[in-house]
Amino acid sequence: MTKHLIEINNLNFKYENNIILNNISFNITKNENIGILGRNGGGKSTLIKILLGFLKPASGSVKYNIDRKKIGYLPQIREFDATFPISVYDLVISGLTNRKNLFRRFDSQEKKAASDIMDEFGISELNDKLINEVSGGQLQRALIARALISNPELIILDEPESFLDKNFEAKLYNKLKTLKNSTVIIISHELDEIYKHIDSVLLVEKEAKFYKDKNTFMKGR
Ligand SMILES: Nc1ncnc2c1ncn2[C@@H]1O[C@H](COP(=O)(O)OP(=O)(O)OP(=O)(O)O)[C@@H](O)[C@H]1O
Repeated sequence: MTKHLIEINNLNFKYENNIILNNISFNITKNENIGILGRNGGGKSTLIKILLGFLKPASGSVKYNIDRKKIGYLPQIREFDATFPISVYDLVISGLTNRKNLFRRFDSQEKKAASDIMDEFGISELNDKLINEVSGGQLQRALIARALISNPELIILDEPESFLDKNFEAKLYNKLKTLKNSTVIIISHELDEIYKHIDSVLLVEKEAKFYKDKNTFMKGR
C-alpha cells in the first residue's frame, strides 16, 4: 500500500478574519517530490507552517505518519532573524537538535556531519563567522545545510533559490536527487527550474488544487 507521510483533509486557515486557505485536501506520499506553486500571498508559506505545527488550522485535519519534529525545513530567508548572534557552524549543526533539546552537546559523528556538509556546500571557511557577517547566498547555503544535515525523511524548502547562484542551485537539485528515501516539498516561483525535479504540483490559490501528475498541471496552463 502507498504510504502517506502526511494526510491533509479539508484544511481551512484564516489570520483574524482574512481567509487564507480554503478547504485544502491532499496527501504527501513517500518518495514523492511536490512543487507548491501559486501567486504571491496565496498562502504557500502558511500551509507549510501548519504542516510543521507552527500554526493551528481553523478546521480540518492533518494526520502525521512521521515524527513532525524530524522534518528538515528551510524557512524563507526573509523570515529568518539574521541578527541572532550565532556562528555559521552552530547554525548548521543546530539542524540536528529539536526544539526541546537546543543546547545539548554534539558527538564526534555529528560534528563530522556538520563539517562534511559545510565542505560540500562551500561554506567551511565561514565556520566561525557570525551569520550577520556573511552574504545572503552564504547564509542561504548554511540554512539549506541545516535543513538537510539530519537526513530527514521529509524535506520542506521554502523558496530555496533565493540568493543562490545558478551553479549552487543546480548542485542542490542534484543532491536532492541522490537522496534515498526522502520526500521533498519545494515552494518556488521558478517553475521552469523546479519542473524537472518534481512529480506533482500543489497550486495554492483561492481554490487550491493538487495535480498528482505535474504534466496535467502543465497541460491546463
Ligand atoms: N502573521 C501574519 N498575520 C497576518 N497575516 C499574515 C501573516 N503572515 C502572512 N499573512 C498574510 O497571509 C497571506 C498568505 O501569506 P503567505 O506568506 O502564506 O503567502 P505565500 O503564498 O507564501 O506568498 P509569497 O509567494 O509571496 O511568499 C498574505 O496575504 C499575507 O499578507
